[in-house]
Formats: sequence, structure tokens, C-alpha cells
Amino acid sequence: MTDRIKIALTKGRVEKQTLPLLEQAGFNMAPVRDNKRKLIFDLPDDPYTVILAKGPDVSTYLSQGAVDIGIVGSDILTEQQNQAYELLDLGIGKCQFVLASTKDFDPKASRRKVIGTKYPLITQRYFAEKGEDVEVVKIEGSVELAPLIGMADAIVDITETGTTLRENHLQIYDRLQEVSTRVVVNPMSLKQHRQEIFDFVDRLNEVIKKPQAN
Ligand SMILES: Nc1ncnc2c1ncn2[C@@H]1O[C@H](COP(=O)(O)OP(=O)(O)OP(=O)(O)O)[C@@H](O)[C@H]1O
Ligand SMILES: O=P(O)(O)OC[C@H]1O[C@H](OP(=O)(O)OP(=O)(O)O)[C@H](O)[C@@H]1O
Repeated sequence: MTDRIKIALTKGRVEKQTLPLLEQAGFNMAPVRDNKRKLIFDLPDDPYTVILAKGPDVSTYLSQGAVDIGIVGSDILTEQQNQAYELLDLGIGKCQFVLASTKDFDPKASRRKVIGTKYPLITQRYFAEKGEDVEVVKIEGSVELAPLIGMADAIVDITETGTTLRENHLQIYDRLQEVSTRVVVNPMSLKQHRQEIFDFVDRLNEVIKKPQAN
């Protein structure tokens, strides 16, 4: 029997957008669709096992060699400095990093700023490139709160529609980088399971090359 290839899929938003692509590629995703609290699924007709995990953990499992393939946002890959090979940009989960704050924020102010973010490394790098030393405070979610409650001068976060920023009266001061969902592979797995990994990627690639409905 061939070994099953382990695919770590970021649960939540990425999972929701990736499932239809996997189905169009002919994978039977019913076990994942019917899921309540299960985390590991053997795909019925293919030699792949899907593991649902939080994005940062997908990246960690890949680095540790615990999974062969990861489906995860480029935001997380960059933040964690993941060395996995990127095989495909799925063109979903598209958003961008921005520097945002309230309307009275002065990006040119000379005092040392406090910046709230879920992405400390990306934030430090951005300010370092500008030659600016800032204090970065790690926040786990609803990052937009930080400038509103006076905990940070500004935030570095991802935005898609801009709704969250708008609803919270925050404005964009700079745009850092684009983000999308990537298919990445552990280099060791690529050596051992080249055929199965490229079969998976080729099937997905066929789907994303076609124009998508809606
Ligand atoms: N607003 C957004 N629009 C598009 N893609 C997004 C957006 N927010 C996040 N993403 C992408 O989706 C990935 C997963 O985000 P998601 O919000 O599902 O997980 P999370 O940040 O762990 O949040 P939570 O734990 O609140 O569900 C991110 O790593 C990023 O690549
Ligand atoms: O520009 P928008 O379309 O409004 O999207 C932006 C929001 O999406 C993400 O949050 P998420 O929904 O992941 O929740 P979180 O704040 O708990 O991370 C991000 O951190 C923003 O808050």
C-alpha cells in the first residue's frame, strides 16, 4: 500500500475557499464537508489525508516534517520565515498588509511609536526598512482595537474589503504587501513522494487556470 500524503489545510476562511477548488479538481471532500469536530480525514478515493489546523500550526507542521503539503496564507509563511517550497498560488484568501490608524495619527512623528499587530516580524521589518525603531506589541485578534483604546499608535494588519477598518474609523497610511493562499511542500517529502505531490498540485493547477464562476 502506498503511504498516504498528509495535507495540512488551514481551517476556517482558507478551508472554506479551498474546498470548492479541491472538489472541482475531482477530490471527494465529503468527509471534510460533513465534519463537526473531526480534524483528520482520509480522502475516500485518493491517497491523501487532510488535516485541519490553524494557519501558524500548518506552517509549524511543515517545518517539522509532520505533514507533506500545506495550504496556508503567505502572511503566515512570511511571518514564520517558513523555508518550504511554494508550488502554487491558489489566488484565494487575497488581502493585503496595511499600516492603519485613527485620523489623527502622524506617521512622521519623531517619538518612538507603539505598533499593535498579529505579525511582529513583518512589522519590525517594515519599520526597519524605513530606518524607524518602533515598539511592536503582539495582539492575537481584533487588532483594530489597539489604536481605539489607546494601546498603540497604529496597527499593521491585513485588510480585504476595508470594512473592518471603516467600521472602526481607521484609515490606511501605507500598503505593505499582498497576501494570498499558497500550496507549499516540505522539501524532504518532495524527494520521497514526488509523484503524489505533483499529481495533487497539477490537479489543483488545472482548476485555477480555468476562469472561476462568480
Ligand atoms: N479579511 C481577509 N480576507 C481574505 N483573507 C484573509 C482575511 N483575513 C485573513 N485572511 C487569510 O486567511 C488566513 C486565515 O485567516 P482566518 O481569519 O481564517 O484565521 P485566523 O486569523 O486564525 O482567525 P480566527 O482564529 O479568528 O478564525 C490568513 O492567514 C490570511 O492568509
Ligand atoms: O478588510 P476586511 O474585509 O474587513 O477584513 C479585515 C479583517 O479580517 C481579518 O480579521 P479576522 O476576520 O480573521 O478576525 P480576527 O480579527 O479575529 O483576526 C483581519 O485581521 C481584519 O480584522
